[in-house]
Amino acid sequence: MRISLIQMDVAFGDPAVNQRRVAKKLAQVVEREHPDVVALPEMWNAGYDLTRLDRIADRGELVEWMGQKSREYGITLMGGSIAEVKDGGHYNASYVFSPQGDVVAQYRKLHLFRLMEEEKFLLPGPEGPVTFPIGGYRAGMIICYDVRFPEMVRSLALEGAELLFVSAEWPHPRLNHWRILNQARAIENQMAVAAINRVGSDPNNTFCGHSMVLDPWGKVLAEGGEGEETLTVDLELAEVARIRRQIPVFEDRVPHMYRIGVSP
Ligand SMILES: NC(=O)CCC(=O)C(=O)O
Repeated sequence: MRISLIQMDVAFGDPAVNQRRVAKKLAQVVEREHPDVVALPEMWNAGYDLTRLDRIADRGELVEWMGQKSREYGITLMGGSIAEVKDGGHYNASYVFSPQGDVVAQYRKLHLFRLMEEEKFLLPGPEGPVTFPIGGYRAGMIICYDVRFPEMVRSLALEGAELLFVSAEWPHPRLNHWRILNQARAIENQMAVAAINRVGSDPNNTFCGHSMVLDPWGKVLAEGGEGEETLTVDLELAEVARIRRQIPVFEDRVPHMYRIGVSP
């Protein structure tokens, strides 16, 4: 499975500019790399311009557009996440589209990141995470801060996810957290991880890039720098089953013994 990650800058609060940028980068990556899957970063339509969401959040048009693009190029499009208005609230929402242009999965960010004031302007997704089929395997997706919650990713692995997409707007000074958390989720769940971060700055943060693809052994197959670039990797997801046989973590779990007792 050939995966391309589009590590890009995001114009603050300007969905039209961002849509044009994504259109151009998608066309380039499809022509040059011939990927099966293309993935985008978090909140790529609006950035963290959260005070203006009522004017700039998507009302369905971008979801339709991403579906058209995935069909036009015959790719699976992991659409990162976008700020959207739905059910009367604002959400940080991810969509995945099949090569036929259909929505195969959607997830609205559950853990809102207070350091960037998400909880003041967004609602937590009401559905929880999902898995979805991808090229004969299963994948799951989370959004940025979610990567700090290992129990959520473990739930996805227990539901069969072999590949995890993490879309992010992850800023400095926490680059080491970003790298280590993604690697930890790959190693402990014996799953491949495709983690896409943005680059550039907004009025409050400078984002650290370093998008990365990890194999299910936790090995870094590709890692970006701090500028705009596209990472393309041929992922061998059959490795997941091999590694899970070699070190059978999922068979060796004893979850009914993990409740902590109190010593007298
Ligand atoms: N957009 C986010 O959720 C950022 C999360 C983050 O930076 C972190 O340290 O966690």
